[in-house]
Amino acid sequence: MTTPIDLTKLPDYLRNQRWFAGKAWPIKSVSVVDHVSLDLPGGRAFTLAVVEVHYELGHPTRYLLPVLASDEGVQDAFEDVEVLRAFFQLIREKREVPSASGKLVGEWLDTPEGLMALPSPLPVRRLQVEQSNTSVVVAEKVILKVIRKLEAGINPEYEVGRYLATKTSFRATPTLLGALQSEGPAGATLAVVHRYVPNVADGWRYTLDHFRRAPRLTQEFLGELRGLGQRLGELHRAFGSSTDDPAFSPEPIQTEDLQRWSASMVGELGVTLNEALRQFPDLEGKREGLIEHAKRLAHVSPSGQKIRIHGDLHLGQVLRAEGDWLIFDFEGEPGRSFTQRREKYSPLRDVAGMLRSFDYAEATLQLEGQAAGERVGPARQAFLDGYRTVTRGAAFLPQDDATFNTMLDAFELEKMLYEVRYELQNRPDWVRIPVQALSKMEVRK
Ligand SMILES: Nc1ncnc2c1ncn2[C@@H]1O[C@H](COP(=O)(O)OP(=O)(O)O)[C@@H](O)[C@H]1O
Ligand SMILES: O=P(O)(O)O[C@H]1O[C@H](CO)[C@@H](O[C@H]2O[C@H](CO)[C@@H](O)[C@H](O)[C@H]2O)[C@H](O)[C@H]1O
Repeated sequence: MTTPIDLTKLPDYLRNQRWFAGKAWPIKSVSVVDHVSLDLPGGRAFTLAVVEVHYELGHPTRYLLPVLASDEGVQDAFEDVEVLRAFFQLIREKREVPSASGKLVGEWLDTPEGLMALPSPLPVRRLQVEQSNTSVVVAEKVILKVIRKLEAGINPEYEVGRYLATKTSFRATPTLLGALQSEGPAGATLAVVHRYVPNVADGWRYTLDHFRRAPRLTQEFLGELRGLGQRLGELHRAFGSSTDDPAFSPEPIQTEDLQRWSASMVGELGVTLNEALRQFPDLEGKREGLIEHAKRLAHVSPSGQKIRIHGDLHLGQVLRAEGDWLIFDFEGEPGRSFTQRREKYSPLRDVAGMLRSFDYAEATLQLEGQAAGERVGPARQAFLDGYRTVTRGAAFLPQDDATFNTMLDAFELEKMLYEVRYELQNRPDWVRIPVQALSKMEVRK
């Protein structure tokens, strides 16, 4: 039985969902681009639909909609545990199911971890932390992330997760186990499955707890931050290994790359300052100095390699479990297209992302009313020490310290600009954190 979707009810339904990103824009229409009916025990069924939302202004966006028949018209099928189980089994059983305009393809990796046994019936529970996606823990062993806002093309989280699990020995990440792909005109990755790590602390909260304890960080915690730097260095060594896969093979950084990255930062600087100046007019006085900062990147002598990177590394993208760190969420920056997120880049961009997070942690304490401490400098130093220990002599890093520092400064600037734009759109009260960092930025001699 196919569940009818009442299209007239969809705009209101979507506006009330936490994961719907288009709440600010008036919707013109919603259409179904693909759908499939999937059987449940007891003769029931649910519909998996890909819908396209057209706004009065701007580009249309696609969403995955699991729905059940209901008197109210549209009901989120993920409230039903049978649906969650059936959805997961599509992946686990590597099923291929024809849909109205293409097909669904479940993919499960036959890696050692993929061979794990799971109980029947499957215990499933939804995570309540979800924001832009829906996460479900299955048998306390695997975590299924259902992607709500769909983008065409190769999903970087799936691509990188599969590469790390099958082609490298890097294991400081919850291993990718499988995925659900939609093929055809509605082509997109619909879900990814990873190993579930119990009792994890998210790196952001974990670090804030340590920052809150005293104005100085303990030697023990600084040792842990050195460990975090080491794990990132190991990730970059995995990405920096030679391979015949063109999507991952390292490439030398050329003058043109440095010029392109520098020019793009100068462009982002213009756009970002224009957006921020109304609230922070003093930034105008910083414009020339920051442009000079961004331009320095174009003049360093090219050295090191472009490799695949995490792309959006911050403390919220690492987990602390059993006395060690795991790096996860290889989606890249949500504000960029899949193509941009899959580009190879200097790995120092990830290093810069994490350094910015220490500044955010300190600034958060000050927003809470705490006095300034001496935490950021030692945290940066410990993290960088750990990173440099495991990457000494690596071909992907610049050969001399001066180039290393100039590139790192430039990527920190780039991240601050991204953060200003991100905060203006998502958390206006926090814009002052990256704005203050921009105001304090000095060009290292
Ligand atoms: N493999 C995992 N094991 C344990 N918890 C996880 C795992 N992956 C994600 N989580 C938890 O789920 C939260 C959301 O995961 P994430 O992949 O960042 O989703 P989103 O992309 O929707 O933000 C994380 O902050 C973490 O607390
Ligand atoms: O986790 P996402 O991939 O969605 O990343 C986005 O949101 C992050 C905030 O949740 C944002 O990170 C910024 O805030 C963090 C503190 O909340 C801080 O640790 C980061 O350093 C800072 O960049 C991230 O930039 C954005 O892409």
